[in-house]
Amino acid sequence: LNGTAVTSPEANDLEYLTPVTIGNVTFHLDFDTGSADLWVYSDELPTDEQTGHAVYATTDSKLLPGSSWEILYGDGSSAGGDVFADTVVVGGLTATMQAVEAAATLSAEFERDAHSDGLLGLAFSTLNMVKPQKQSTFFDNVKSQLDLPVIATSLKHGAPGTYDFGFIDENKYTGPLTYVDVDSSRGYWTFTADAYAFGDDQISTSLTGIADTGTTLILLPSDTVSRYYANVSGAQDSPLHGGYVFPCDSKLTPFTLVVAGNHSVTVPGELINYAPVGSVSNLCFGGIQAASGLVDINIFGDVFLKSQYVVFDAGSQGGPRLGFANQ
Ligand SMILES: N[C@H]1[C@H](O)[C@@H](Sc2ccccc2)[C@@H]2OC[C@H]1O2
Repeated sequence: LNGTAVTSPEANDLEYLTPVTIGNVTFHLDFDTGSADLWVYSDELPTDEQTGHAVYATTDSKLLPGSSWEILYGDGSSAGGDVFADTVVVGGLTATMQAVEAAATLSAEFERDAHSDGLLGLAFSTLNMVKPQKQSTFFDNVKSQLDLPVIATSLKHGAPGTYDFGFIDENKYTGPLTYVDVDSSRGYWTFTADAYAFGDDQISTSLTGIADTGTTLILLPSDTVSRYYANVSGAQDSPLHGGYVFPCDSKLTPFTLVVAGNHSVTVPGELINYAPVGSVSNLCFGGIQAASGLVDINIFGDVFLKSQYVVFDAGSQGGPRLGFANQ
């Protein structure tokens, strides 16, 4: 059995939300290949933090005795609470004894997130934060039902896309799928590009980072980012806006990763014009920004993933790997 779930972008493609049914309640969760916990807003939160969200009724649920979770994300946000076992359905696929992590505390970033009802982690289960015993991700729990141990993402700019589980949909991409090995030793979908380019400016340095559906932008080393925006007239690193901005009518340089020898994976410039900074100025915020101090790895987030149909292959032909094809 395979499955497909539709995922829809919030404003400015800030995050993509996907319906998940837990018990008999449907939650809209942020699928996150950069973490490995499935957590939801719950009745253990302060009432005002529950407002506007689907809420997990812990009092009707099967507690995992003695288990708790606490997670700190790359953007400094955090959440924590206790753990239940429940039936979780995504895109027609069912995990009957899925660890559902009920949020009892949320940091300000989540309190401000009016739309997401929680996260569904799709990184490797070694990254799960439940103590005393790590729990399996939804993907690991349904993997045995799937034709192939794969998740394939089709995230789009300003339009619904899909998460395919167990199969690769040839109708969703053009040209070949290019695969690159994944190093899952830190629990992320980590891969290395042998080189990269900003338009015609070829840079023969390798670039290692993670494919992360839960990060909005592309986050790279600060000197690399300043080199990118040197090509964009009028671009400036603005403390006021928290990163590089430029005139919205700028023609942005494409960003290309060279993987698996000589295959180019290119993000068109249009996708790197992330969004206007506000309604009055004609400045736009860049889709490539510097990774903050907290993050010690490059992150290929949604701005990157939107250009590709991406196959997160947990081992259909040996080790874990990522497949990229234009969409
Ligand atoms: N993998 C990512 C994760 O999904 C988000 S968690 C999140 C926080 C606030 C609002 C929405 C989501 C956070 O930013 C980067 C990294 O950590």
